Formats: sequence, structure tokens, C-alpha cells
Amino acid sequence: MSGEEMADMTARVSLEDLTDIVAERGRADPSQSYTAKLLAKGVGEVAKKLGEEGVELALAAVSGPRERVIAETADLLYHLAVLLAAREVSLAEVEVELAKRTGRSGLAEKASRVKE
Ligand SMILES: N=c1c2ncn([C@@H]3O[C@H](COP(=O)(O)OP(=O)(O)OP(=O)(O)O)[C@@H](O)[C@H]3O)c2ncn1[C@@H]1O[C@H](COP(=O)(O)O)[C@@H](O)[C@H]1O
Repeated sequence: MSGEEMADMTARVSLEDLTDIVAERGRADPSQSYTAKLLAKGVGEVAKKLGEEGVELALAAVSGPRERVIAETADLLYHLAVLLAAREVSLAEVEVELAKRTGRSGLAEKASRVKE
């Protein structure tokens, strides 16, 4: 990585920052904020956008350049933050769920599921 690229890496937005920004902008005037405009359309539209962004990232992962994967991941994380705001789920709640899974193999969890 070049020095210039390294310098760019110092300006970063964490998932916590992103969910805070989205929660705040969601209360703004929809004419001034994409976030507020999207939230005003309801959870169905928010979920639709998240699905579209997921497909775009999947396509980029298979056949796009690395930069496209990064950009589509940023889009997906933003729309995920909007979905969490729409359903009033905090990032902390998701982090607690992740913590419950830490230390247990995904394979063990899968094997423990009751077969239907
Ligand atoms: N990180 C993002 C972010 N990522 C993506 N997007 C928007 O998400 C949309 C992506 O959807 P598409 O590519 O489908 O574009 P589109 O066709 O124009 O979208 P639609 O008309 O279908 O909704 C674009 O309009 C992007 O601008 C984002 N909009 C906002 N943020 C963050 O949210 C903050 C607040 O933004 P506002 O709410 O607009 O003030 C910003 O400062 C950023 O930090």
C-alpha cells in the first residue's frame, strides 16, 4: 500500500459512528436528508434497498474489481444501519448477540439445530 493510500486509511467511520449518524439524520427534514427520506417511506422500502445492495455486493464480489467490493460494502453497511434504525434495533443489541456466539464454532451451532 502506498503512503497516500495509508494516509487515506486514517479517516475512518466505525459502524458505531455510522449508526449514530443514521439515527441522527433520520430525524432530519426528509427534503434535506436521504436517510430521513428513505425512513419516511417505511420499513418495506428500507428492506428492499438493503436487498438490492446485498445483490450488488454479491455481484461485485464475484466479478468486480476490489474497489467496487469496498464501495458496495459501504453501501450495504449504510443501508443496514438504516434498517436497524427503522426497526429501532441498536448496534449494541447486535453486538450482544454476536458475543453470545463468540467461542462457539459455527459448525457446532449448525449441528445443534433441531432438524425440522
Ligand atoms: N453512508 C451513506 C450512504 N451510502 C450510500 N448512500 C446513499 O444511498 C443511495 C444508494 O442507493 P442507489 O445506489 O440505489 O442510488 P439511488 O438510485 O439514487 O437510490 P434511490 O433513489 O433508489 O433511493 C445513494 O443515494 C447514496 O447517496 C448514503 N447516504 C448517506 N450515507 C451517510 O449518511 C450521512 C447522512 O446522509 P443524509 O441522510 O443524506 O444527510 C452521510 O453523511 C453519510 O455519512
